[in-house]
Amino acid sequence: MKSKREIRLEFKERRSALSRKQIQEKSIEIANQCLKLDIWNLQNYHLFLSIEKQHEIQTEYLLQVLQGRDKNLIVSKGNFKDYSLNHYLLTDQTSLKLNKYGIPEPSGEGNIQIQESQIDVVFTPLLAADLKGNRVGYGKGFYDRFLEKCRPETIKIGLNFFEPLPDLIEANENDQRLDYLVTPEKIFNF
Ligand SMILES: Nc1nc2c(c(=O)[nH]1)N(C=O)[C@@H](CNc1ccc(C(=O)N[C@@H](CCC(=O)O)C(=O)O)cc1)CN2
Ligand SMILES: Nc1ncnc2c1ncn2[C@@H]1O[C@H](COP(=O)(O)OP(=O)(O)OP(=O)(O)O)[C@@H](O)[C@H]1O
Repeated sequence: MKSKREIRLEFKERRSALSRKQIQEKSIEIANQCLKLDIWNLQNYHLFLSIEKQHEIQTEYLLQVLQGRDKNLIVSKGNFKDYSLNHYLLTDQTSLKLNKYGIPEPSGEGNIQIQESQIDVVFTPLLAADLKGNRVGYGKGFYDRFLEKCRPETIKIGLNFFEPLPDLIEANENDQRLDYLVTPEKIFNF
């Protein structure tokens, strides 16, 4: 079994080998794959905003799909002292600012805060997933803490450029499993 550390290194390298053009094409394919999911009768969708320098999936295409369907969009602001996230409605009024890790986050006053219990679907960032829906992120546990506060029926969807690892990822008691992994070619249902 590979350690989470080894998996992180391997997938960071695989991501950094992708060109801007590949990232864009694959991100569009991922947004198109998401259209096939049976999730479109809900209201409140949480989306991560991409860290470009880390070669993450560009979520702007999925964002356009969600906006086109008049869904409520929710984005987070991270607290890097306790690795928690606060969630806010994304509206025309929301100004976004890059934090020191390159994550676009809502800034300023007047943002409408949303509770985890209100969220119907969460699109999660990750470095790698396995065939059981375990995920590995950057290793601060932000999403494990967030997802455990959601309702049990909240749909958790990982997005990745790469297919799941055939070997299981070492999971601990805090790890929250995904319901789906969407890749440019395929949807995995766990
Ligand atoms: N777009 C996006 N937003 C997200 C996440 C994510 O993975 N992607 N997170 C998911 O949990 C949380 C942020 N998690 C983070 C955890 C660690 C570091 C960090 O230590 N960055 C360092 C080194 C990066 C590295 O190479 O590992 C840096 O930028 O200097 C940044 C973000 C919340 N928001
Ligand atoms: N619900 C939780 N409560 C307290 N600590 C937690 C919780 N979830 C995770 N942690 C801690 O956070 C740290 C990182 O967890 P892990 O390695 O699973 O992160 P990850 O899933 O890769 O990262 P991320 O969720 O940020 O994408 C671990 O030390 C873990 O014990």
